Amino acid sequence: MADDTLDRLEATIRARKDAAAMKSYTASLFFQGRSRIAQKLGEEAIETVIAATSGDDASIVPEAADLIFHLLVLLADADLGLDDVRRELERREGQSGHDEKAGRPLSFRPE
Ligand SMILES: N=c1c2ncn([C@@H]3O[C@H](COP(=O)(O)OP(=O)(O)OP(=O)(O)O)[C@@H](O)[C@H]3O)c2ncn1[C@@H]1O[C@H](COP(=O)(O)O)[C@@H](O)[C@H]1O
Repeated sequence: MADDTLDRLEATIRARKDAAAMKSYTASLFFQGRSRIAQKLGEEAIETVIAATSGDDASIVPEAADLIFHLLVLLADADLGLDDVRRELERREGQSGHDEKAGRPLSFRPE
């Protein structure tokens, strides 16, 4: 744990769950609750989409950082984290993303 930027950010976000909301944006998000966190995640996703289609590829990076930050807040609010996502991605590793039989992209969701 805490061996790269994302792990350190996740640790900071988790620590903010118990912090006073006044001085911390992250703590204020936890205080406002799941709906507000999900709303912010949606806004950042839309801002990333806008950046992706704006013709200015450099603007994608700061929007992607905002998006990932808010995704980590959502995961932490649900007592989940990067390790849970890593496990899910590892489960998918080596599988084709295409369903030959159905002739369409595969759903990786467990049955
Ligand atoms: N990585 C981030 C990070 N990325 C984005 N943001 C905040 O996410 C918000 C993005 O929302 P918007 O772009 O909509 O800006 P806004 O209009 O100010 O937001 P709202 O008023 O709509 O809530 C901004 O307030 C950014 O400051 C972040 N806030 C914090 N972090 C990290 O979290 C750590 C802890 O931060 P605090 O919780 O503030 O101590 C920081 O040291 C950083 O490492």
